[in-house]
Amino acid sequence: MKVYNYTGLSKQKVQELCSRQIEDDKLVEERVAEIINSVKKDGDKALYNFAKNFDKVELEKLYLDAAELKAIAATIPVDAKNAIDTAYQNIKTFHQSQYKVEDKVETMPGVVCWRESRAIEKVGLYIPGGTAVLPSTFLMLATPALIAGCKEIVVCSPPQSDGRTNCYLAYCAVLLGIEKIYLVGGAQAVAAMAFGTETVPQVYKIFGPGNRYVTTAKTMVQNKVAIDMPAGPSEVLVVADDTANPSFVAADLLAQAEHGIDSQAVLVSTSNKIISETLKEIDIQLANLSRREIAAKAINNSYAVLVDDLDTAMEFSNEYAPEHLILATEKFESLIPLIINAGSVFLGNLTPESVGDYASGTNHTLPTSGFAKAYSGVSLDAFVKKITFQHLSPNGLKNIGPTVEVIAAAEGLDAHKNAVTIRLNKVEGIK
Ligand SMILES: NC(=O)c1ccc[n+]([C@@H]2O[C@H](COP(=O)([O-])OP(=O)(O)OC[C@H]3O[C@@H](n4cnc5c(N)ncnc54)[C@H](O)[C@@H]3O)[C@@H](O)[C@H]2O)c1
Ligand SMILES: N[C@H](CO)Cc1c[nH]c[nH+]1
Ligand SMILES: [Zn+2]
Repeated sequence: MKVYNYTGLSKQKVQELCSRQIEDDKLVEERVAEIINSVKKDGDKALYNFAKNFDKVELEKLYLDAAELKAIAATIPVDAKNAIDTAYQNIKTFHQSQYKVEDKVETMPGVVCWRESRAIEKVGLYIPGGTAVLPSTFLMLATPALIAGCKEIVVCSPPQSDGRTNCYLAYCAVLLGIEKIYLVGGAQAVAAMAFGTETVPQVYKIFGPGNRYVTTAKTMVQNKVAIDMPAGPSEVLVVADDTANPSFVAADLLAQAEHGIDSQAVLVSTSNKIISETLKEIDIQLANLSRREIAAKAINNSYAVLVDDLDTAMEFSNEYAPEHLILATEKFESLIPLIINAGSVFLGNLTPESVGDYASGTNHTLPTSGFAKAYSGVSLDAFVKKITFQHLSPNGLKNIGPTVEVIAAAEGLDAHKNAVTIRLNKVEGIK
């Protein structure tokens, strides 16, 4: 991991450090465009072929049904079942709290406006399963979809080498009442949900994280379907001062690094000592990780920045706009107002990022690659549309009518004006 001194960095270098561009981005885009076209053209046939090429499995059918899922789920170890149940309860509690009925507002006498939420009828959930199968993502996506009341929930995840899915994902399906998992991964899953195939239903909005292929596909199908956000390779930025614990910081950096070689783990610290001790700790802890080669590569592509003070650390963090921001300092309270761009924030030295990944209740599907500057993570809101309503009483029409008539005339739109005038004449005639 390279160490930079912020004082010596040009503006351009800071921007470069904050950009997540990878050399072969263009190649990935070309490959994904081919995959999408192939699914559009050949439907299920393309999905079988991609399963063979990418997932190394010859599928007999493209999904597991309720009975198959139930049989696989029955093999889950009891401690895993209990942990998933607990995580599910916390995620459900937090997302249920996001349900709010908005007040009706009288903008002028007799003019009433309000918003109501309606669930998106058909949603597609992508559950990663390439290098690691993520049942936690299943909980994170399906729980708010169910609370919102989405009628059709299509779930895609790459097939495992036996042409099935694992007991954890199957158990989540049973727990959540999801009756099918489509064994489709990668960009082809996104294309299948965007355009539909003989087997995979077309949806209105696609949710879920994934690798570069999945994320690129999501951004490419946006003229056909809505997407939650670009939620690509995981990343974390840790702000640490001399009250931080280097072992904890190293553990948090490695936790995101082990997701994939293109993950980023950034340390921004006011203390040279914390940086050097964290780097030593990373080496020690790496040795015990089963995914040490992946994590080591990601750490190698990551960096640390030495800053003069916590204000500068927050400035850098806002420019980077991390998916996960950890404030590894006892002074975290005073930093909260300085946060402008971040997906999800972990406060103090005893709050590991992993709790948000699994079980605190917050959603782990979060914007990456700097998109936290503009996008929020997945929440209940992402599964609904907010429809606005308005109603005029006769008095309301009289109050607002002239304003609309004048603006419509200014725009030269006579029919707009007339839609008001014709009613005003009637209302005034009644009186
Ligand atoms: N941002 C978030 O909210 C968030 C949350 C969880 C996970 N993640 C990220 O999700 C990612 C999961 O990645 P993964 O790879 O383990 O699983 P994945 O399910 O995203 O991707 C696996 C699929 O990628 C496709 N693929 C692999 N190599 C390919 C190639 N050369 N060409 C075309 N397609 C190819 C295959 O179809 C395979 O089934 C990680 O990067 C992780 O950091 C992000
Ligand atoms: N850290 C990931 C989001 O970037 C979510 C996750 C799932 N499982 C473990 N971690
Ligand atoms: Zn994680």
